[in-house]
Amino acid sequence: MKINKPKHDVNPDLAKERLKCNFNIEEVTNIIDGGKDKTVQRKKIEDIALNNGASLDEVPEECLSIKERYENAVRKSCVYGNLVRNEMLEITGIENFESPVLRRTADAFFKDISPFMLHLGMFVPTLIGQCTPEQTAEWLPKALDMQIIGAYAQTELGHGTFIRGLETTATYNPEKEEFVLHSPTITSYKWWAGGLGKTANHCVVMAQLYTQGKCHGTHLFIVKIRDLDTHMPLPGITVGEIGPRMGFSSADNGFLRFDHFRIPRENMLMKHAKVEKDGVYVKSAKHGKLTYGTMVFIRVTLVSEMSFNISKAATIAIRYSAVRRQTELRPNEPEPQILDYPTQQHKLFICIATAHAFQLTSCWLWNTFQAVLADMKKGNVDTLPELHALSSCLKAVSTSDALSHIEQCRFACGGHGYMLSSNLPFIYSFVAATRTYEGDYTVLLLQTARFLVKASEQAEAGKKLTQTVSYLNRTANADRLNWDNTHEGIIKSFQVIAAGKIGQCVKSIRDRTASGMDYEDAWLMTTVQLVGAAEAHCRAVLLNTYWSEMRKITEASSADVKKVMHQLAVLYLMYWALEKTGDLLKYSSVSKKDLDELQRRYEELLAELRPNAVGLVDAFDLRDEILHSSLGSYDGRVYERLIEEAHKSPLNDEPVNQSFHKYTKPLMLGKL
Ligand SMILES: CCCCCCCCCCCCCCCCCCCCCC(=O)SCCNC(=O)CCNC(=O)[C@H](O)C(C)(C)COP(=O)(O)OP(=O)(O)OC[C@H]1O[C@@H](n2cnc3c(N)ncnc32)[C@H](O)[C@@H]1OP(=O)(O)O
Ligand SMILES: Cc1cc2nc3c(=O)[nH]c(=O)nc-3n(C[C@H](O)[C@H](O)[C@H](O)COP(=O)(O)OP(=O)(O)OC[C@H]3O[C@@H](n4cnc5c(N)ncnc54)[C@H](O)[C@@H]3O)c2cc1C
Repeated sequence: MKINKPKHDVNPDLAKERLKCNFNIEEVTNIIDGGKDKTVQRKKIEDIALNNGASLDEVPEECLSIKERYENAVRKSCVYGNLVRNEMLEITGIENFESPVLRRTADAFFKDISPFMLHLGMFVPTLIGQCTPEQTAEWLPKALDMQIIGAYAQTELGHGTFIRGLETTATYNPEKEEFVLHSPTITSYKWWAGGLGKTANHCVVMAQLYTQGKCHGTHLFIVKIRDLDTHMPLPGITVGEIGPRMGFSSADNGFLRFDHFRIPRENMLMKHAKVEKDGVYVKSAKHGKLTYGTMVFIRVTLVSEMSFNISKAATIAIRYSAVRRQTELRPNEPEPQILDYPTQQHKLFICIATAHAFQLTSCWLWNTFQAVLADMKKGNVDTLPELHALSSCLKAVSTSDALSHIEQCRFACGGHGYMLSSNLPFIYSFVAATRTYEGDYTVLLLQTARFLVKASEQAEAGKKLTQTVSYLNRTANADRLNWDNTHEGIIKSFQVIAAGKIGQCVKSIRDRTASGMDYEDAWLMTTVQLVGAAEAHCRAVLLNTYWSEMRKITEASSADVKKVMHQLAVLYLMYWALEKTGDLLKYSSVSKKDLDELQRRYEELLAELRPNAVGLVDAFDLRDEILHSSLGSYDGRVYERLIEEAHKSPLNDEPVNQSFHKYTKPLMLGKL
């Protein structure tokens, strides 16, 4: 594989690590990309970005003011957007406008985030999923060609989670064949939508639909909010930016208020329901929640997004750990590379394994999603509840795990990991938002729990369950599993833990209702357990999927690649078994001796993976221009880069800052 040649000599420790690697890195890269041809395609697209000015910021983004950051991000988004529409989509195919390759390439332009991300990320998918064919023909080409720029305005100041509680109204007027959009209260301000504040001229709006005096619940509308020529907000629209936040600092998350703002009837997105000219409401959807489709789609894509973010953090932390030496182990011996510490390996190797686990699971989930879409096209919505349950828990757990692993990567880099130039704080704050947006962690696990409780009751009644919960059929009446110290045994024990926890939830709810509580209160009192049960189910799905997909995908691999991929998957199983020893003790016959043995094997596995650590992150094939890290570059020039970055600080532009003469000196002289 052609590695982009570093401009400088590679740090000797890092160079030695690469010599130790005993598997074919390119083969693993191909596996991650989904095939050799996909790797070639990705590199071609990355070349387009890198040859067209990506990564060329004279002043680092973080040293700019809020306005400058935004303006710089818009400038780069336009360069990038133009490349996407003119060159990149030709390679991926226009139907793959959300390809992970485009997402990954965007990082070569933006350390933080593009204000246009939600245009491609949510506006376009909503048009695809929610429009009639006529509406698609009207809006989609303009959106893909970026003649219009959109946002997704659902969340309000008062409600994010509870969509049914949204307050924005869309009231139909049959005389004028128009909807009147209105924000009746302060809490009905649209709030948070990415790109809405300053960038977008259109947005999709979720509002309560009123026609013929009746509310029909939330529906989606496409709304032009700014003049296309002057970009001024249209009369009846108040729009702006919500202010600085933890991350997302180069984007313009927005607020929006409607004052009796009129839109044509045709701007209601009518694939699943419509309002006739005379105001009659007609619902065509076979499932009540199809207007939530974009959210399901994004939850599905976020699992792969998490894999990408963990792989970035792991690459930075592992390369840095090979370069960094710290603490004398024995007198007069060189200080070891910090990567030699098993505690460091414990923090980091699980990140590599998790990136693979999420990547393989995301491909599997994507295929499941496509199969459900195909069913729905044929009018069958029976598979949707399982997809909703699955995408909800996988979104929740993958974002939450990614966040904690990325934080471990930062810890693993000590003080230098705290520097923005390491890129770890950017990755962390970007991923921190994913745990909340597109459905909060707890809320989504409770959605999965609803499905699991029903499934458990069906299993109890002897009904055959669908694939992802079929383990409940086998384990419904099992009390404690006989511990079996094999890989399949560990996976089975996680299924038994999940079944046990779900069963316990069902029992708690029944006990509470039997003692006089109504069902809603009994459910509410059980929610702490329900969240735990849904998480356990998700762990069982992740472990099982990673293990089986890894075996499938490496069937034709070389022996060395097979071995190292197998080691990573075993590490993942063991890591989680050791994390959940309390549950194992509760739901299986595992003994202290078995757990000690598992711990010993885990520690041996860390040592076995150690020589391949750098090779494994090299296999993620993240070019320096995408990684943006002083600590994680391919050449390992960590200290030189930290100094170069320090010199870029605007505070070093002059030897004495004016504040000395203005404030400090008068203080020193007692003249303040
Ligand atoms: C051009 C240059 C480009 C440059 C850039 C280049 C970039 C390159 C490319 C770009 C890459 C992009 C990367 C991604 C970026 C993404 C960023 C995203 C940002 C963030 C966006 C957001 O953040 S956007 C708002 C999301 N906001 C939520 O996420 C609210 C959660 N809140 C709920 O989602 C509902 O509120 C909640 C709880 C379900 C209750 O809903 P509810 O009250 O209506 O329903 P109930 O609870 O009563 O449930 C009643 C029954 O409905 C069932 N059910 C519920 N939902 C269902 C469903 N969806 N499908 C099926 N069934 C469903 C349920 O299971 C029950 O079933 P059953 O009755 O059988 O038990
Ligand atoms: C960076 C970022 C970008 C965003 N972009 C967009 C966008 O483009 N478009 C858009 O429409 N929205 C966007 N959002 C909004 C996002 O979707 C919401 O913030 C998210 O859905 C959570 O809703 P909330 O803020 O109302 O939190 P809340 O629901 O108020 O959550 C607060 C707490 O209450 C708990 N809670 C709430 N309900 C329940 C319940 N039923 N049971 C138990 N606990 C509960 C939660 O677990 C949480 O701990 C964005 C948010 C962020 C942070």
